[in-house]
Amino acid sequence: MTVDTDSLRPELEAGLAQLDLEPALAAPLLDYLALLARWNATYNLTAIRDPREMLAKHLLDSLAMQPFVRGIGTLADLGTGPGLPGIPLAIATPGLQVTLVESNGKKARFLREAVRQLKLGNVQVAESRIEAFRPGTTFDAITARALATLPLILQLGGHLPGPDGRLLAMKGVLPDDEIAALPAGWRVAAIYPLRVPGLSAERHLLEIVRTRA
Ligand SMILES: C[S@@+](CC[C@H](N)C(=O)[O-])C[C@H]1O[C@@H](n2cnc3c(N)ncnc32)[C@H](O)[C@@H]1O
Repeated sequence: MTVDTDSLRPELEAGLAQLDLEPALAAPLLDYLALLARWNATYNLTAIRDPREMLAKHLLDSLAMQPFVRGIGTLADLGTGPGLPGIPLAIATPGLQVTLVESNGKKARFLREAVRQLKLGNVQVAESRIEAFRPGTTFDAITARALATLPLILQLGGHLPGPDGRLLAMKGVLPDDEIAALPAGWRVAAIYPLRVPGLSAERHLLEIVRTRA
């Protein structure tokens, strides 16, 4: 099965322009979208099945946090599912090394295939549970979208950022209860409202850092 995503190019280019991203990114992003839509028909990688809906809710939503990873060297995307937000961020940020952490075997298989077919030289796939992932190095930042509460994300993956590392968490409405329940040793450094082209829902990026002793 082939999925024609070419008709989505104008909408994607308009969204990229709103996010101050290069229109040339549309081609590799549409290749990823086509691959995701094709595999999704068989492997059920995401509940969103319509490529047009995927464009706003997956691609542009992921890319809305791209300004926050521009200066970063290494990022681990925890519970990445089919590569969200990690793959769009890696495509839009060639200097960023992205590690996709996912325990589900069929999703990990899709991720390896996406890296191979899309020639994503700055992406590594770790088929692992987050809490068991011991890469032997730390990351400048971890991120997670639609994975868990903030306390649980830090419980699972708090060992992965380095001493100056951070959690860049994508959330909808501000989760005040989750913020109040952050584990000891972590604090919210900043909260940024995100604007996602084509979506009216509230979105936020929370920057969570280690507290100093
Ligand atoms: C709701 S999906 C979100 C996927 C993606 N981040 C997104 O925004 O569409 C959560 C993903 O996290 C994975 N996951 C949940 N707990 C995990 C764990 N402890 N270790 C690794 N992956 C996990 C699941 O297999 C699933 O693919």
